[in-house]
Amino acid sequence: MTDAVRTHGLFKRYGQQVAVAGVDLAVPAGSFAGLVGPNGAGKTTTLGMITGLLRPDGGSAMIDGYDVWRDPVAVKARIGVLPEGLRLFERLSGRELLLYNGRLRRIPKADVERRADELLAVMDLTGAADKLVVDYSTGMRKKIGLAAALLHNPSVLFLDEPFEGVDPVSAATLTDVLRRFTASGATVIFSSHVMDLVERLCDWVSVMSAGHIVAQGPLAEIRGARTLNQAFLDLVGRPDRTTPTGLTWLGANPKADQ
Ligand SMILES: Nc1ncnc2c1ncn2[C@@H]1O[C@H](COP(=O)(O)OP(=O)(O)OP(=O)(O)O)[C@@H](O)[C@H]1O
Repeated sequence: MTDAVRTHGLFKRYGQQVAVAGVDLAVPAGSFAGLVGPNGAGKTTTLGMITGLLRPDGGSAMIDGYDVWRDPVAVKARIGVLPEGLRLFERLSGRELLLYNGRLRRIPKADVERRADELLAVMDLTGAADKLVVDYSTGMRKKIGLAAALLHNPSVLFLDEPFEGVDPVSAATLTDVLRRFTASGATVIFSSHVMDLVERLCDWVSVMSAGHIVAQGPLAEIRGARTLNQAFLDLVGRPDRTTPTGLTWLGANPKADQ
């Protein structure tokens, strides 16, 4: 099977801190893939290096067989990105944002207008199409960001925490769009802390911990007979919580005011 994404020894440090310690990520084409890991595991840093937003200190990243850092134009034509802490052009309306993105991607004007209208409708944003992005809610921002990332019909879509701050109705809309996208043979890679969601959506999982990939493969294989949440806790090693330490002052306690 062809890999949509393949990295070899991807490495990044910030001063003394090694954020990504030699990551070999592999995601087969057509997957709905989840990148999971505890806080600080290196997911955002890894996604940044794979999408050309952050220069690696070592290693390589390939998308559809193209090297991200040697052939950036070919790669950027093939990917869509919804980054963490998404920065949008706040003073454009949702529709203007999509039209502007389409112009940047050199999509013919008539096609951009048609695609923008369809994406706004699917994302349930038609009524807010002429409102400035600065006035959008968190969920609306995620949806317009996803619409902008899909406009040029990428073959691989990267999403950093796409469901964070999104209500269940909008989450269902995002899910439908992403499912349709992967059903057509495209690839989605998203980072998340919500194991239930990853278990429900993904057919491929990569688990990161402390800058390394600690497990990677088809969801059923990683999960085994456990829930994904239990597999995650087993893989990343939950600290022993059986012996209570500290926090003796917390909670209803007669000595609380001392
Ligand atoms: N710009 C930066 N400067 C210094 N250290 C950084 C920077 N960005 C990330 N790091 C460090 O690199 C490590 C990996 O961070 P990263 O944001 O990639 O993790 P993450 O898995 O995405 O975490 P989370 O799930 O909390 O979003 C962390 O220890 C973090 O403190």
